Amino acid sequence: MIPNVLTIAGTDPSGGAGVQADLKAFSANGAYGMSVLTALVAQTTTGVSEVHEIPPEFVTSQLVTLLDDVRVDAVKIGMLANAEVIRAVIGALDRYAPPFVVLDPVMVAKSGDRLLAPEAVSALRDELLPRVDLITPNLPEAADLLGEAEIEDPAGMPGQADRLAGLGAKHVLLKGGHLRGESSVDLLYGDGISEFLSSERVDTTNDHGTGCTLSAAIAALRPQRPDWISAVREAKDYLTEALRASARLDVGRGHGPVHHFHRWW
Ligand SMILES: Nc1ncnc2c1ncn2[C@@H]1O[C@H](COP(=O)(O)OP(=O)(O)OP(=O)(O)O)[C@@H](O)[C@H]1O
Ligand SMILES: Cc1ncc(CO)c(N)n1
Repeated sequence: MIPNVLTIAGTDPSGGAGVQADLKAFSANGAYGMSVLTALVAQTTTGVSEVHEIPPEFVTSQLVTLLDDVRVDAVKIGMLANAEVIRAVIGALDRYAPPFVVLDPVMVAKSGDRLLAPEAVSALRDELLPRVDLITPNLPEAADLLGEAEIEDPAGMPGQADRLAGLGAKHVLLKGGHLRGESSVDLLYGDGISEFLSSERVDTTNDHGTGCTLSAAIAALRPQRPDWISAVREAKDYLTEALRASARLDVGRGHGPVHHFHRWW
């Protein structure tokens, strides 16, 4: 059976990040994709020009309307914009208890624009994080959640992942994409697992939406795989191939998107 996978996130008209990237990654990884919008974002490969936040009551309305009808096998949560939207999402998670929940704690776009109000970080950390199965922070997000300095060496990753797990997420995928070096190293941690996942660093500036793509591919694959480690490994391989395939795209003048190729077509 094809899994039904939901993204709760903001938009990107250029199709590289947010809901648009998530839906492409769901399809490419064998899932049926659905979306609930938290914010309309005027953005492209060069940055964000405006954010229109969806009223929290309407986020709830979208979630209840959908979840009263459709069985959801996994959820990916991306941009949440503010604390009221975070609480609307928590309300739906508590009511419908989807089997797998992946949280990409989106805070700042690659362009440096904020996608989560600074005062909402504590709601995300204290109220939402304990309810998710996997959190996928990059290094700046991990530092922000822990109130620590950003680490600059992979040797510091297990300690930070352990402290993030201490905040309540069952698993942590700490992404080292912001570190320089020959390879791009992430750490999957929690529930008895501590495994570095390394992939060849692709020499490209088409890295808009890499975090969205990875977390969405994990959510799509998890219901189809026996455990987190297999889903995460395969999603990372998919992302590396999508980064390579981005060489075939000509989209925008800034950080271009990755290309969501379909493996089975
Ligand atoms: N040039 C690259 N080559 C290979 N893998 C990469 C490259 N850049 C990032 N990655 C991988 O992409 C994933 C996302 O990492 P990153 O830390 O850049 O996320 P992010 O900052 O949340 O992304 P974004 O904000 O653009 O969505 C990680 O698995 C990371 O290792
Ligand atoms: C809507 C949205 N979510 C996440 C990101 C992170 O890159 C982005 N740029 N836009």
